[in-house]
Amino acid sequence: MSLETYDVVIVGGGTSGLVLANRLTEDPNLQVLVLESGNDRANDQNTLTPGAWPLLTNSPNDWTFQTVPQKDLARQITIPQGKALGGSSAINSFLFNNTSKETVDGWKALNGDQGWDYAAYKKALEKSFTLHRASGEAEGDGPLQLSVGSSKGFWEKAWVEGLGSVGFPETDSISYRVGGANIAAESIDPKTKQKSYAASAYLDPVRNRSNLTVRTETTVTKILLEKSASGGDAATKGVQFISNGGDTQTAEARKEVILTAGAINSPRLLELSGVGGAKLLQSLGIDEVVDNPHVGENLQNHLFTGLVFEANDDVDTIDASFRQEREAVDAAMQDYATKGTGPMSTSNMVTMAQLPLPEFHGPEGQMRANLMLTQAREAFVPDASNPTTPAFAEAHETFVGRDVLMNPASAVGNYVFGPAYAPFDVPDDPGHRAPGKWVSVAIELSHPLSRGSTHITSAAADQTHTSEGVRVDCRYLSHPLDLEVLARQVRFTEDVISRAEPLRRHLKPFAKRFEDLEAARDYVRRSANGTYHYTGTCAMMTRELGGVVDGRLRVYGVAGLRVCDASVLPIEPTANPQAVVYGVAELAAGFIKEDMA
Ligand SMILES: Cc1cc2nc3c(=O)[nH]c(=O)nc-3n(C[C@H](O)[C@H](O)[C@H](O)COP(=O)(O)OP(=O)(O)OC[C@H]3O[C@@H](n4cnc5c(N)ncnc54)[C@H](O)[C@@H]3O)c2cc1C
Repeated sequence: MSLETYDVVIVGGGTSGLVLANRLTEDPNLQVLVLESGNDRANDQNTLTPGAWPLLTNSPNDWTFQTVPQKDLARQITIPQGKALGGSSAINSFLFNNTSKETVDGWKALNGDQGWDYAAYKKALEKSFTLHRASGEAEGDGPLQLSVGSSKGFWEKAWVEGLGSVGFPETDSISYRVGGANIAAESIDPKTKQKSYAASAYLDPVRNRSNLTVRTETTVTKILLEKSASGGDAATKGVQFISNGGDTQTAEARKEVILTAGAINSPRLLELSGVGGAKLLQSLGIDEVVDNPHVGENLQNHLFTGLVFEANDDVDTIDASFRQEREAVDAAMQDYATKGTGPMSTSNMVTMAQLPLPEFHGPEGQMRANLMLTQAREAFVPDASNPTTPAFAEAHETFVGRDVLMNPASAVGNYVFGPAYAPFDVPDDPGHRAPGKWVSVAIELSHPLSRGSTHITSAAADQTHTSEGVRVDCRYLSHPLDLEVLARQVRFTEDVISRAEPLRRHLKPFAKRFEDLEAARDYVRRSANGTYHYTGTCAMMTRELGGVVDGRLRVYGVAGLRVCDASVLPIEPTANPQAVVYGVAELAAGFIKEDMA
């Protein structure tokens, strides 16, 4: 067992971990160690080529967790999480959207008002990127390179003008005014046409700093904590890890250990180290350091479904390349190699919208929403083993009811349009492709109320580099409001598409399938699936509400230990979360430096 000593040990060289590594080592007096379970993909073409991102899930660069069978969806759902330098930013589909101001205000209220106002968050977010507009103009000078296309292409124009024609004018995905369609930014460097992600943006420029040590293929198995003899906070001593399957080693942290292992692995490491529900720890023979049953609870994720519409024969879609037809694939590769354009140069999901549900606005709409909320509340059957505090459950419902559903300036759903068939109605076969030409609209529930959990099932250190030894239950649709809202979003989407011009005229005539709400509910139950936006499992809330970390991301009951990653977000962001994760890490880097000065 060798012993190394650093000021700060960062556990997980992922999205948040590398932001912190970069910012903390700006101070030459801080010696920082980053330990990352995965390997370095800096020269891997599948990592760097934007359109290749689907090849990265279910690969050695993915932890590939699974949920337990989901009662209300009658199946298991896979949970990809990046396992590489850059973490999930190394395998994600790189859409970059801000969240609503209401969400950040919601976090602030839940953490007792500790410095999380929207202006501070937005300033931190803006520090993370340089945005390259289609016009060639660049805004900002942050490390992450973002490209945003124009709304002038055939389908982009059809989507943006189509939504405009039914009352949702175009917005900007970064400034994030809710209401209409937008062309989302992607973390792609316009100069190289390659993916810009935490490793290339935040690590590569500082790899040579003498105060930064990064170890890959190194899995932390435990945080070393020491209980206080006087009953005060425990102390953090360092971490225990296994490198390349070798012997167990330790590293000592003079100042802090910061967990940035992601929404499943951060709570897992807390529990393995004795911070968790006493009953669980006892059952696994783990010495209890802090009894906090909220560790690993409050797991949230955007549930989604979607609709497909058949396109006219005389328009172009990218179905052939999605079906992997030889000629189309060759053309896509050629376009990317020679011009940096075509389906390989993008996620193919940039045509987006974050939309309210107008049926809940105005006095009558609000009455409808209130009635639906009351009915859902009455029908909600809490899981007896779920420790959610009544105060947080109520605050969460109030946020979704008052700040989201009834607020015309807030988004109920995140929508992604694409000119190809997506297999929403065959969720068990994501590779399924239909013949012909199609457009698809993915429909995400922005702010779910269903809260799941992730907990360890074993104390065995030799499982920590795998997906074994952890039980993830998202409890999708366990809160009845989620089904009600998502079913209404399905109806709303079909109605919007049936009226949106010029989009509508590029589609074959279709009969509405979801005028009957029960048909929409049934469709949601059959087709809904999880996105890859896991949050909430080490929630930043007051201890009374059921928090795991405070507003400065310090773990309750332990000195010198923080969590800073997607797991601290107590309420799910409105749309794709990576922008928020970068913004939160930038904000945290500022106050962590202050606290350590
Ligand atoms: C397939 C996919 C597609 C996505 N698409 C989008 C998108 O288009 N837009 C968007 O905004 N968001 C997207 N997301 C979500 C977004 O990427 C994540 O929310 C975000 O990157 C999470 O950052 P994080 O810092 O919390 O964790 P991560 O970036 O996942 O970092 C955690 C790191 O910790 C490491 N680690 C874990 N346990 C240990 C251990 N015990 N020891 C050492 N290291 C450990 C992991 O290997 C990983 O590198 C997607 C996610 C996935 C998986």
